[in-house]
Amino acid sequence: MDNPNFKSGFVALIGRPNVGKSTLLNYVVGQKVAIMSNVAQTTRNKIQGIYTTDEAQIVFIDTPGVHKPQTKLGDFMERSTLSALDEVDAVLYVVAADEKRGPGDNFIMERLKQVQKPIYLVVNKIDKVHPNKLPAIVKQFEDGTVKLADVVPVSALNGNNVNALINKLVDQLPNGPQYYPSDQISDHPERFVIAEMIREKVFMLTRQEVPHSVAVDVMSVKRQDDETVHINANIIVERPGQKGIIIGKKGQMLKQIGTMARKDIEHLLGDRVYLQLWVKVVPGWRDKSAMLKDYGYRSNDY
Ligand SMILES: Nc1nc2c(ncn2[C@@H]2O[C@H](COP(=O)(O)OP(=O)(O)OP(=O)(O)O)[C@@H](O)[C@H]2O)c(=O)[nH]1
Repeated sequence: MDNPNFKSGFVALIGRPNVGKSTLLNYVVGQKVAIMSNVAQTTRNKIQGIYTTDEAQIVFIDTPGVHKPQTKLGDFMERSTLSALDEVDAVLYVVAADEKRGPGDNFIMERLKQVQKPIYLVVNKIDKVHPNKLPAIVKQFEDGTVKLADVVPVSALNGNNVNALINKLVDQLPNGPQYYPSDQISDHPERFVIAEMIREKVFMLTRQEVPHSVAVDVMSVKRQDDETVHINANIIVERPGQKGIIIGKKGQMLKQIGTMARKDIEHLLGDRVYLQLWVKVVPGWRDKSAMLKDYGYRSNDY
C-alpha cells in the first residue's frame, strides 16, 4: 500500500535522568521497551521505540540521561547522545514539571543551542503540579538561547496530552517511507530486550545496594520444538560484595530476579521461558572499552 503522503522520521528523546523519558516512550509505543526505574540513569543504550499508524511512522531514539562523564562508559554514553541529535528530524527535550531547572538542564541547553532541528519542550509530570505553576516552569527554559518549536505539557504516566504531542510531531515530519514493519516496536535484537528486562529487575529489587555497574550478557536463547525458550544469561558486577547482594540469602534474591524477569520475557516472546541466571564478577568492566563492546554498548549499532 503506497501512500504518497506517508510521513516518517527519527525523533530523539533527551532530558536529565528521571524526568520520564522511558515512561513517555512506553506510553507512545504501547509496550515496555525501555528500562524503567526510579534509580537515575538506568537507560544506557539508545533504545528505539517505533510508533506506526496508517499515516505516519516515528522512530524514537531514547538517549541516556545527559550527565558529566566520569568513566569510559559515561564518555561513550555522552557521545551517543550527541551524535543522535545530528541525525534526527526533531528533538523532544523532556523536563519534569515538579523539578526546577538545574545544572543538568544547563548542560543540555548548552548542547541544544547547536541543534538545527525543531526542538519541542515537553513538560512532563503535569499531574504533580497545579496548572497555574506551568508558565513559571516553562519560562525557565525560554531564556532566548534555544529556539523552541513548541511547548507541550504532558503526563506520560496517565497519557494526558500525549496524543497532542504525537500529532504535532507528525504534522512537521517530512514525507517519507515506512522504515520498519508495523509490528516492530524496537530494532534491537530480542537478546537486547531480554537483557534490559533482567537488568531492570536487578535495579528494582536491589535498589541502593547495587550501583549502576551492572551489565547483563545474554549468552544463549534457544527455542525448542515444544515451543519453550531456554535462556542463559550472566549478570556482571564489578565487586564480589555486589555478587553477594544479587544472589542474596540462600539465593533468594537471584531467584526473585529470575522469576520476575522470566514473567516479563514470557510476555514479550509469547512462549514459556526457562531462564538461567549466573552472577559473574569482572573487576572494573566499566573502564574497559573493549569489554563495553562485548556487553552490547556499540555506538554504531544503526
Ligand atoms: N507522577 C508522574 N510520574 C511520572 C511521570 N512520568 C514518569 N514518572 C515517574 O518518574 C520516574 C522516572 O521515570 P523514567 O521514565 O524511568 O525516567 P527517565 O527519564 O527515562 O530516566 P533515565 O532512564 O534515568 O534517564 C518513574 O518512577 C516514573 O513512574 C508522570 O507523568 N507523572
